[in-house]
Amino acid sequence: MSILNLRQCPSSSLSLSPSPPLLSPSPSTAFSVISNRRRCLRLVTSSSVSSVQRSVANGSPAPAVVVERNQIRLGLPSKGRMAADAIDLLKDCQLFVKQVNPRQYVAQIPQLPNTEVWFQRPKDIVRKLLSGDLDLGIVGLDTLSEYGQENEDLIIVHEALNFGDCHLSIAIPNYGIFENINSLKELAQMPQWNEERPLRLATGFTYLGPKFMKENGIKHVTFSTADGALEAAPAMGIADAILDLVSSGTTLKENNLKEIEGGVVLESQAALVASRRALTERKGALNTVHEILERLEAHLKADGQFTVVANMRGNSADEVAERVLSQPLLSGLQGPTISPVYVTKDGKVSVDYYAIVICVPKKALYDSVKQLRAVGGSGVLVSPLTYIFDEDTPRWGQLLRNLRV
Ligand SMILES: Nc1ncnc2c1ncn2[C@@H]1O[C@H](COP(=O)(O)OP(=O)(O)OP(=O)(O)O)[C@@H](O)[C@H]1O
Ligand SMILES: O=P(O)(O)OC[C@H]1O[C@H](OP(=O)(O)OP(=O)(O)O)[C@H](O)[C@@H]1O
Ligand SMILES: [Mg+2]
Repeated sequence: MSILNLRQCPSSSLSLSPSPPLLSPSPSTAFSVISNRRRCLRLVTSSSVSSVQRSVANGSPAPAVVVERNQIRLGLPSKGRMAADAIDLLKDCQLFVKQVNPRQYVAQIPQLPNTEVWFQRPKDIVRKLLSGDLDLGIVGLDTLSEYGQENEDLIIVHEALNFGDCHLSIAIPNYGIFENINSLKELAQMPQWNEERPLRLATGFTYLGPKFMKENGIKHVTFSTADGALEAAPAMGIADAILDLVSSGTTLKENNLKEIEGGVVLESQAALVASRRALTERKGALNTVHEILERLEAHLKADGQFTVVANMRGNSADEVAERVLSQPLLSGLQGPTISPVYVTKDGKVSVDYYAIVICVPKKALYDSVKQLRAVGGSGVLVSPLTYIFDEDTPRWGQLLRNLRV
């Protein structure tokens, strides 16, 4: 059975790409394709061919028009491990989401008066961006890829919000016939798999899973799906392997499963996503996304850095600068700021020391301090940085190029 991938299904235009054959995401539902008078292809269930469905499994068509409304809508995860982190990140950017109680699904951000927050499940955020019911959203790249299915209406505005890190990966048992199998290639070449007895893979990623296997030339494979606790499937005899999200690796370990070389489908973390249509057609949406992006970039850039202040004996600012710049970790963002430290000696004002100020990556702090000391730095003060606002953000330029505005 082959399924076409429905990318967009507006009433006036058709953007449809033939896609690889995919599995039927719901085991009980078989899909077929029909077309209507406008040549707009839609998927229907074979059990109820008369009831045309607007959406595909793990995906959704884009709307024909941008619905008239005054507010820009930002979708945030309503629950799960991304929910609190998304709100905390916005808070760190001085964007305070005012949610009266956790069961209220709409909230305001007073700093962005033209914007409403809507709390939704991550997969519904992607679906609603596509349907035009949301304009912006914060979701994991995994969810975006699975439910967005490369739809051109979805634009990644910021791809690395620094939380929700995980990867989507194939895992197999570390016992039995898989004991000595350590790569996707070895897994594919096992003599056990053939047309009658394919490799059975359990996954919730019913779009990305088949696509990945096809791209890797693995033919003898079938898929099953479940909503959670997939790691139990091999031990239960339901599947040979699984494709699921991994972060700490604990769940795999506790279920005697292992990852394999070449088995990572994608790396994921939280991202800010927008609907292209909303950005180009909805009044105010582009300004809002610019402001959110500037705040995010300023915060996230600063988050990885410390400000380091140190004193250094020297004859002139130039001479101190030469010493500082001889060390690879001490050049700061643009270069060190060097200012004279004035002291009174014998009733006279003189300069023996210079204060240097630099930003250093948090990870390189201790090495930077060692380098500072090596060139005569003393009295080193370290403090966190809150924001770094650059002239403009590279991602903003990228977004404008992408939108061609
Ligand atoms: N260890 C992890 N397992 C699953 N998701 C993770 C993990 N670490 C980070 N994430 C990110 O969190 C997102 C949401 O995961 P979560 O399990 O909280 O919600 P959900 O899967 O949408 O809800 P549910 O599992 O109830 O359907 C994932 O799509 C992924 O981007
Ligand atoms: O590598 P780890 O840190 O162990 O995390 C990975 C596990 O976390 C997720 O499950 P979740 O907690 O969402 O439960 P679920 O299976 O019910 O979705 C994911 O589906 C894995 O099972
Ligand atoms: Mg989950």
